Amino acid sequence: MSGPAAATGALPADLAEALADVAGRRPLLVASDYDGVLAPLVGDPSAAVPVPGAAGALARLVAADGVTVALVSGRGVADLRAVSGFEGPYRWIGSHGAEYDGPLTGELAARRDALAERLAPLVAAVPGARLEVKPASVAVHVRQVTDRVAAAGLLEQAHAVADPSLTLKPGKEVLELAVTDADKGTALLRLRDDLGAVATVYLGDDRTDEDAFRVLPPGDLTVKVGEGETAARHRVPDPAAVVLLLETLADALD
Ligand SMILES: O=P(O)(O)OC[C@H]1O[C@H](O[C@H]2O[C@H](CO)[C@@H](O)[C@H](O)[C@H]2O)[C@H](O)[C@@H](O)[C@@H]1O
Repeated sequence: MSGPAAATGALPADLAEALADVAGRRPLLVASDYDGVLAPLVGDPSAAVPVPGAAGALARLVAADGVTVALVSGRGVADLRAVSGFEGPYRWIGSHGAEYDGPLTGELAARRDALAERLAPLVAAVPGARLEVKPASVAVHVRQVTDRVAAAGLLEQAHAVADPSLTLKPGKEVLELAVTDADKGTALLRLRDDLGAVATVYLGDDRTDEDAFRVLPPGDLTVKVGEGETAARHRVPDPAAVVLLLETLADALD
């Protein structure tokens, strides 16, 4: 083990074995969610920086022959690039898969802006709540609302605003109203297919990652980060363990 997370502990034996197995398969797709996986969850989304060692581990993986590394996020791609600071030949998939091979069209932005206008006064009425306007959705954040009854009430109100043309994406202390029906599972299958990958490693922590865990074939390696029910086949506790996992995989690829 040569990476910075070498001393943080051990991975479960079945996960270590699965990593050793997948490392021998090419082309290999290694894909990861961002918030809660490569970066700890914090109150202000613009302050969610990567955990120490994450950038280095991704850089090692992407340098390996026959390996593609994808960052797959609910964030818009521009935001994800800025907040992560990651630089390298990565595939960037944002807005839960709606941004697959470039920015979205202006027509979607007009629908999103109308939605943001409706939600803004509801959010402004709840101290600590935050409205995040993204390329294909508007997110109502309640992580910093201390009055939990008010937080639940706001999420209910936001839910009620949604008409059937929108896709609701509940997440950790957030409800997103999306103007596309994109999801991470569909985007990952598309990328897997485009690359002709014979195996995928996917790491995620939230409800929107379950779309990916559910659709990836049984030979793929899926990892839930943190607690909660999941369709993933493996689990690690936190972003520090994610770095250990990525370094272990990079060692096996060497
Ligand atoms: O798909 P992801 O990369 O995991 O992005 C999911 C959402 O992440 C962000 O919100 C979450 O992280 C925030 C910062 O730690 C936290 O304050 C918030 O409570 C979490 O829900 C981001 O702001 C959203 O746009 C992403 O969809």
